[in-house]
Amino acid sequence: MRRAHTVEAVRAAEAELMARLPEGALMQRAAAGLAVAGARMLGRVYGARVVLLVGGGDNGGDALYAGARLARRGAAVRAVAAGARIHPGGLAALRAAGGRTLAPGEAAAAEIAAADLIVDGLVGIGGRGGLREPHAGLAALANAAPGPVLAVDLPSGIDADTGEVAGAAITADATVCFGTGKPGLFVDPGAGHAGAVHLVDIGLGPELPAPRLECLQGADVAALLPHPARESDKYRRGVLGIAAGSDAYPGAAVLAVGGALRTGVGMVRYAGPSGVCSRVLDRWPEAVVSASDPGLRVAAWAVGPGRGTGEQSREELEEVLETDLPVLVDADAITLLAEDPRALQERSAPTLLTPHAGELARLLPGTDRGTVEERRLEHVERAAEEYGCTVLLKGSTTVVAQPGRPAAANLTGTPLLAAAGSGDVLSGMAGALLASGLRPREAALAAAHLHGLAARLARGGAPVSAGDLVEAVPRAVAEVSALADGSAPPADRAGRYRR
Ligand SMILES: NC(=O)C1=CN([C@@H]2O[C@H](COP(=O)(O)OP(=O)(O)OC[C@H]3O[C@@H](n4cnc5c(N)ncnc54)[C@H](O)[C@@H]3O)[C@@H](O)[C@H]2O)[C@@H](O)CC1
Ligand SMILES: [K+]
Repeated sequence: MRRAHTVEAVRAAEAELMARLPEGALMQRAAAGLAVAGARMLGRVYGARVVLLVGGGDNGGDALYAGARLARRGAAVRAVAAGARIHPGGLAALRAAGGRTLAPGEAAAAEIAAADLIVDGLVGIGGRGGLREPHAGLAALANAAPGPVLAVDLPSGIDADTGEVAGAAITADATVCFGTGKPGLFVDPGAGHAGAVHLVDIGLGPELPAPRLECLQGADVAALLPHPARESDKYRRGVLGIAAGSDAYPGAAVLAVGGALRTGVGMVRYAGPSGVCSRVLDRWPEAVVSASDPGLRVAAWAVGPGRGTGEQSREELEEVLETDLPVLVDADAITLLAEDPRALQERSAPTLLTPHAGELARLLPGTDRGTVEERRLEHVERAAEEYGCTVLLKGSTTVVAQPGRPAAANLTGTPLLAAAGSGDVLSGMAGALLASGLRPREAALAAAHLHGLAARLARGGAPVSAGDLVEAVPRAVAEVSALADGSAPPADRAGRYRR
């Protein structure tokens, strides 16, 4: 599990820890970890050209001390000072190690363009809003340079707590963060600027409160997945009812049923129009189909994809929500709920909503898709609070909120998932896990993880269709399950998760 804390929590924990340690000890720990990461990115340190972008705060101090360490190993280190005053101790250390400083300007631009490594120490958790000058100009030069960029604690210009990017910002190849993750490193748009995120332990752990954000990794998901036991039968493994698809959109039914079956569930009962039933049966003879009937004996329902927003769909949704079974509400059913949320307000059984940004905006009057995408965490949490249930917000970063629990972000997401029908598959997958007995938050997170992994595995990184995704789900389940017993991950896994 990766954890992320707010700036406020990090500052408080640092203050506790610093009170017990000699002055400067934390910064030395940070700089040591940073220098190791820089050396790894360089491969060969001796003779390498390293440029430090140094702001006026402690983030710049980290960069300077790390630069001094690299200079002592033979790198030619240049610090570009953004502002008149930079960390005096760090500056002295760099100079003592043979490093030099320059002011922003043509010479600095040429150094940045020629660097083998650029270290972004412009701002860290003390940054507020989009970068001002000269920081913004330096960030643009770094982003345009051919050399890789290593961000100190977080890419300058992204909001540590939210991932919002208000203006100019560094786009890093890797980020070394200190003590704990910052939410903005794992939630887009900030996450898209962070590259591979490495955590350096500076001893903050015992001082930290509950995280602001959690990110499940493969082994965490493996621990959640249900494993059929010897005494299992199809009913005990769970029966998922799926009310998806319509004569206009039969594919949604076929994909949701496929997603559920491939994830693993005792049985899928599909309920829908007879024409769609035969399409489902043609593709998935193992499904049991019948006309729409919320009274079917199932353990959980998944409702909405491709279902339409007509009167019949509304009645069906209300009847399903009246049951005391776990229900996943997606797509058209979310649109119906946004129009009239009463059925949800009266409900106490486990409920999972899986909107994309546009659907979430419908649930939160006064917002729009763009605002939701800029501040995903805030909006998914608002929806979870207002509707009193678990909400999974799909998109460039999938985030999950449940009242009373830390928000969670999925790490396996990939733009490959931006394909028609991919959400229908996710509905089936999360529905299957709900029917297997997982709680909504865990079902949502496990499904999102497997969904992203399936997209990556389906065609080796080439574009995937929703059908490809369904076929790759068992490989994703197998790969994750192999982590459950602590067995070694496949050799190629290390580079697979960028964050
Ligand atoms: N406090 C600690 O114990 C530790 C802190 N560490 C480092 O210290 C950092 C925090 O240091 P600071 O609190 O000094 O803050 P920062 O260094 O993150 O930023 C403060 C500086 O940035 C400027 N600034 C803020 N927003 C700006 C913007 N939009 N455009 C241009 N300039 C802007 C401020 O005027 C100030 O000079 C952490 O991110 C981490 O890198 C590490 O050394 C580990 C230990
Ligand atoms: K930084």
